[in-house]
Amino acid sequence: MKKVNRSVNGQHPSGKADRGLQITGLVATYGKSVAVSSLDLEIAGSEFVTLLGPSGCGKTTTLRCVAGLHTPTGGEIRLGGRRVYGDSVNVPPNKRDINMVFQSYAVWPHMTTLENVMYGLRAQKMDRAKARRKARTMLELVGLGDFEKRHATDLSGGQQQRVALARALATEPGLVLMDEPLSNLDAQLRARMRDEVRQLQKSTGTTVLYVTHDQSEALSMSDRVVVMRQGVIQQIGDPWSLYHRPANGFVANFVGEANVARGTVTEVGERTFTVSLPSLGAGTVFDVAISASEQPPGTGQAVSIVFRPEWVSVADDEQEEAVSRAGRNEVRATLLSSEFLGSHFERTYRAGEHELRVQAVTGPTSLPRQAGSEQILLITPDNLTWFVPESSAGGSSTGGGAAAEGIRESPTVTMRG
Ligand SMILES: Nc1ncnc2c1ncn2[C@@H]1O[C@H](COP(=O)(O)OP(=O)(O)OP(=O)(O)O)[C@@H](O)[C@H]1O
Repeated sequence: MKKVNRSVNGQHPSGKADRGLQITGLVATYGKSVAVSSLDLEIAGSEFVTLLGPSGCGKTTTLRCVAGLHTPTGGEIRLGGRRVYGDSVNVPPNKRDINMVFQSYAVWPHMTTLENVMYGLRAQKMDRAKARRKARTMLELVGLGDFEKRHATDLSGGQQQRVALARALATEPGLVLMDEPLSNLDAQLRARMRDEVRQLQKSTGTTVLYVTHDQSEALSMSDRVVVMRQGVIQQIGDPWSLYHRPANGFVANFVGEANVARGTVTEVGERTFTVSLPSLGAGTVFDVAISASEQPPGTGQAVSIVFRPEWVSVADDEQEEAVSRAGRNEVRATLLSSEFLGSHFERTYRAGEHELRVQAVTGPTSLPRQAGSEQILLITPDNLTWFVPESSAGGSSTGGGAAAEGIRESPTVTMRG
């Protein structure tokens, strides 16, 4: 395989654009139906970026366009600074300096493990002895040093996928595309392989574009995650930002579980703003912390408030009297159901117009709560995040520090203790 000229035009903010991928205005269609709509994405060299989204949102199509296996309708793709698609250029797949790892292991059955890994190196005209050494090093890296003489199909699913990984990384391509590579493995092995793939990627410095619909996989493996819906990017951010600062209701609910309630800002202070949330019950008022990195909303602005099930605590009997005097950051709720899962209860409450999900951690002396009982849920200002709901995004002069719906890049996040 011919080596790619790595000189660069467009610079990535990290300064590593010469080894990365730049996708600009990518549009992909099947007949009249649009699978990917005006997608912009920049990946730095050695970065691990994941496309995450529900089935049919356009993840695989994006990957196939980058690989050269599907011809886009518009846009530009640059790899290592070199245009591989766009402006009448359409470099064929085998000349793009890209390797792929698929869900199906796709190892060559007639070859041994070692031959599988050597294949790409030999195709690059590397001499046999050097290719063998390199392939052995890669097999060691994926923990298959003792299996080099085995036929690849005489290996377990997890081992075959390790061969596929070693083969994809051995030639040191500019980019490795991985399409749900772990989804055929059982749950335990999948969890272990997440870590192995990530370590392998880091140790080799490979640039990876990964596809999954599994949010835990995306959060645990990636430097950055791109959340997609119906061919459109909803948010790009590091895993922490996506979870703690979702840009809209879709991201809040696709990346983890979320309670989302809409309200109106009544007051803006230096460290907190106050929001009235009558849909959670008459008189419900939350103070919401303003993090250093965000611009607060304006008074009178509509905002959607987000809180995760594990950010809520349930007042015990002693607390109840005190909190009901305070009146803020509390929700009066009726317990609908409670499921004991060992480490915690998964509970559903009714509060005003909402059904709220709550994870309640308990101890040996906790008393079980009965369905139908009234309780007070507490959510501290630090455990609330927000976004500008779609219907009011753009209509406000103040904008949102938490990304407004439709805004794609996550702001830098200040970790809240
Ligand atoms: N060969 C094809 N012909 C026609 N439509 C297609 C084809 N491949 C994909 N599509 C459509 O394009 C859209 C995006 O599909 P794509 O496979 O990219 O989604 P995905 O996010 O990878 O989904 P999954 O997680 O199920 O693999 C879907 O609506 C799908 O039905």
